[in-house]
Amino acid sequence: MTRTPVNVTVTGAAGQIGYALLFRIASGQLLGADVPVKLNLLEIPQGLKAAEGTAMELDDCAFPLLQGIDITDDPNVAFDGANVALLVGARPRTKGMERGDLLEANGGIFKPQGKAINDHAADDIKVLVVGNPANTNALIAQAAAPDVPAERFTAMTRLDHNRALSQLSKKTGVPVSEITKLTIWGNHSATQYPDVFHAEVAGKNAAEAVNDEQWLAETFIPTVAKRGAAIIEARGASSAASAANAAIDHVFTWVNGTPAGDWTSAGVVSDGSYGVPEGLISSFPVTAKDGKFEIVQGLEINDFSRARIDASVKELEEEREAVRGLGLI
Ligand SMILES: NC(=O)c1ccc[n+]([C@@H]2O[C@H](COP(=O)([O-])OP(=O)(O)OC[C@H]3O[C@@H](n4cnc5c(N)ncnc54)[C@H](O)[C@@H]3O)[C@@H](O)[C@H]2O)c1
Ligand SMILES: O=C(O)C[C@H](O)C(=O)O
Repeated sequence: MTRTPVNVTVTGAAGQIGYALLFRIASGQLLGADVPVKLNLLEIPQGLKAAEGTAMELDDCAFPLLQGIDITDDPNVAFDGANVALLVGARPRTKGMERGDLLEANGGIFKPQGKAINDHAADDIKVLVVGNPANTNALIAQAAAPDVPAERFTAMTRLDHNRALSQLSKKTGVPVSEITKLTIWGNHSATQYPDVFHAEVAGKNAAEAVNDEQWLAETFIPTVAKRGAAIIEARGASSAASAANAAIDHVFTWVNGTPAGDWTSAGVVSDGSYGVPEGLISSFPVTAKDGKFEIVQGLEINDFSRARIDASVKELEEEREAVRGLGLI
């Protein structure tokens, strides 16, 4: 193999998403079956030993594409030469913590990581933020990296997109492979808006195929938006394999493109499209081509959708104000 390996940095490598993610990256599912990778794992000091254990297991898989693993607790080392960065490690909300406390604690993680990306990553760096609150953490990291084009910072709403595909498939009896053009708008939170009005189910408009606005408003939207909480309730831990799967999907699509006639959802920097204030990292319908996401333009937004998009975007604006007030952006 002569191709130079792609440097992939994963933060929170010893966590549960990290464990579900690293083996898939090393096996070629993140970038392609012919793309060698080198893994750089970032953990806090208490997580280093477990990350070393995972690295031992990665060695034991003898993945032909895996060309090395480095483990560190120093962001400047972890992001040195990074081409792809998956920011998974975050401070979870603990008992008694207010939202402001959570944003501040995560600011302490994502601001220095953004700066380290700015100072050390490769020119073609692509960043996916998974750690919650993902959209605003991505904004904090992006603001700390003024030399990196803003559109290289993205937040993960692909899990929400995949959840919506699955729910719509169950309702219509049509396989997910025949559902296209679904959209998640807004924040990766309970305010997100999964939109089926432009989606197609076996070539037919999805809203017309479902023909049940009550189901959309009272079952579909809350099921998708609150799925993360439902998984925590059922599993006693937040989603891990499905989150890792979505991270793989997000980066694979970003690098390799969306299929003709379809789009996906990703948290990307707003250019003001659809009335979403410029600079917010909000979920949109996006296509990917030549390693770039582009917001799908010209969709008609009905009143049902408008109210829901606005509510989620308002929450993102409030989060932006909060982190601005804390001096994090
Ligand atoms: N966007 C999404 O769709 C989505 C879905 C599921 C989970 N999440 C979020 O992903 C995050 C990770 O989830 P998890 O289940 O793997 O959590 P986890 O607690 O199992 O693992 C997190 C890991 O991050 C590490 N870490 C903490 N601070 C760090 C830092 N500054 N640098 C490097 N590593 C650090 C911890 O030591 C831990 O090993 C959480 O914030 C979770 O809410 C997002
Ligand atoms: O970790 C969480 O709070 C839930 C997670 O973001 C999810 O959507 O599964």
